[in-house]
Amino acid sequence: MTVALLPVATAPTARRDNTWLRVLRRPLGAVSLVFLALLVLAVAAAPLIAPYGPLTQDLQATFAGPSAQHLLGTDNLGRDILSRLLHGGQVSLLGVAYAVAVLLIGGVPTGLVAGYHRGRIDAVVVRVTDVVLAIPVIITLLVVLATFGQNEVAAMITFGLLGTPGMIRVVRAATIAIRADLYLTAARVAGLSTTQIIRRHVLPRVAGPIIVRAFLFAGAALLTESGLAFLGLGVQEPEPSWGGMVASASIYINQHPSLLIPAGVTIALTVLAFGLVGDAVRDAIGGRHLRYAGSARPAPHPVDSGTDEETPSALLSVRGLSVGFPGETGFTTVVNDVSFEVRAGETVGLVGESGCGKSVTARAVLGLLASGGAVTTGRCWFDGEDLRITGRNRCADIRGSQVGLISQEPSASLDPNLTVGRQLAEIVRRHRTVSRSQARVEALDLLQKVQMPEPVAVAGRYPHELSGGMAQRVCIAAALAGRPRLLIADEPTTALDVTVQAEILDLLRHLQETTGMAILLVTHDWGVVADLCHRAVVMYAGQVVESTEVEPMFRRPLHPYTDGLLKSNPHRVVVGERLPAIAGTVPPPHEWPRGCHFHPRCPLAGPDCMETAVPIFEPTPGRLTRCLHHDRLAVGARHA
Ligand SMILES: Nc1ncnc2c1ncn2[C@@H]1O[C@H](COP(=O)(O)OP(=O)(O)OP(=O)(O)O)[C@@H](O)[C@H]1O
Repeated sequence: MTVALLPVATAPTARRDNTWLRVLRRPLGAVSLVFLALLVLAVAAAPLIAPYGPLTQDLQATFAGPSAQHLLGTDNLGRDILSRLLHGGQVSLLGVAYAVAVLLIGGVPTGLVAGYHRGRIDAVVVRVTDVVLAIPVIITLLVVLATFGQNEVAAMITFGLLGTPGMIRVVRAATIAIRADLYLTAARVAGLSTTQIIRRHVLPRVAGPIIVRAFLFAGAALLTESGLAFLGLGVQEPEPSWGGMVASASIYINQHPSLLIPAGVTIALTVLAFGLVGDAVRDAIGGRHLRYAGSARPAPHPVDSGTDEETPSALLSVRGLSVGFPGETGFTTVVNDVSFEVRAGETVGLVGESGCGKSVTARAVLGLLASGGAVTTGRCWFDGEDLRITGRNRCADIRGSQVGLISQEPSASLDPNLTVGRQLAEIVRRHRTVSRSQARVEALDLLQKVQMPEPVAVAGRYPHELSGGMAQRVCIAAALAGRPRLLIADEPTTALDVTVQAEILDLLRHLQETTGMAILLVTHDWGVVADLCHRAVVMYAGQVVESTEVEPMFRRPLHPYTDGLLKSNPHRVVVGERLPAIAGTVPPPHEWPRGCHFHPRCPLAGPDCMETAVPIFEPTPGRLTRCLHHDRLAVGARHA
């Protein structure tokens, strides 16, 4: 599924290293984090460790400098500054905590849902955040304080609310950047619910930007809280707060300027520490969470196609499927009027050059089209049930249980944060009500089923510790967890070396023979088709051009494209002989020619091929072709 992955997918890197440990390894980050931790502890323990009460006055000792009795001196009423700082910190830091809590509660779930689902929810969230961002913060806070009788909690909750659009944008962008990653698709295919996927697979990946944003926002919240207190809003004298202490000290700035130092420096250092911890977290996680994807939206326009009834004996029946994507030249149809079926227990190869629409067809059936993609026409039945693929594809309900998927990038299909055993156990528990320990046992069974060497050791490993072949075995094990009746395998051996390819193909054949499941195999490799498939469906430029059983197709293809592909099959190479190739390349969807899509490359093309679209027809029972001149293809041409 090359194209579907292009916008944002990069192989997730393994992340075993703890972010906080990496923050602590940075001197500034470590100092700031320790400073904040000590500050919070000291402020929380103020009633226990403060030498005096925050309101205790000693009018004999006003404006006293630092001494053994008053480590930071006293203020204009002889109150101990250290004690007031510790008690005042409770007010100030609690205000910050309220604001950050609201920011996280309001911003994180909204950003996750918008970024993960996109579509209408996302559009609404983006509009609302735009509106909230336009609200002037200070004026709103003044109104809230006036309305709620100088209630600082109300002010800081409002400040948190006004900050949520920023958090939503950060979380949404980070989620969009990873939502197309293969392991999320794999989790969807495995049948995990949206909530489970977001909680277990998306949230840990976007936690870095969330932490950074929260710390930077905490600094801003402290400055705002102090600013309000300085203006005499919020907490009122004689109750201590850091901003209020600065305000009181500023009255005596000419006579006792040093009075400003304790509260002023505390505020400055705390804001600085929040910022430095945020920076350290950002440095520790690097920029890898901040990849962005485009935001194309579907604007479907229908393409004429027939949607016959399902084939009664088929497990999967696809009729008249057309799929499009928005692009620079408007909404473009990339799969046009595709029909085929897969019967129970058989392997069907979906064959064609790169860009012919094989992966989009498979994804459309699974209801996993990339953002913006839409099924414009067509129907699809699974075991007699209409999947309603033009609407909310019902395949989502049976993915993982009845239908499994394995892709061409096994390593990217696994969550880098979880061990193999945990991922498999999670999928098992999704499909069956079993205890955690039973799920672990079943995970090991699955690894044995896919003939994994040393299954117990492999279960404890992370995806980056596996070879490509082992990762593909794990993906197959994951696909088998729900005991599917149909396995869709999208170029499952493309990323593997030749010997491992053979092993994986052997494994698929073995699994099919032992479980009886059907396989839809997306491939461009005729060797794989000859080796594994009962029937082949050949696609060219978005259309099915031929479909039949493999043996007669190899013996006598009924479409010049199939004929050309078979002749150029590298498996037929003879040393010293030039391998024939089909002239030209597959045209991109917006350049499909009128009439037969293949005619510019076709040796048999006549004027009739260039006029009107060529329908698919059945020259002999069970053999379908989209060629007007198939009878001119050489009889008896054996390609196997
Ligand atoms: N997300 C997308 N947005 C726009 N166009 C897309 C998208 N995904 C696929 N396409 C287009 O759909 C067409 C078919 O792509 P598809 O991936 O199905 O081809 P394929 O036959 O599977 O090739 P490959 O083996 O290289 O993946 C291509 O022209 C491709 O550019």
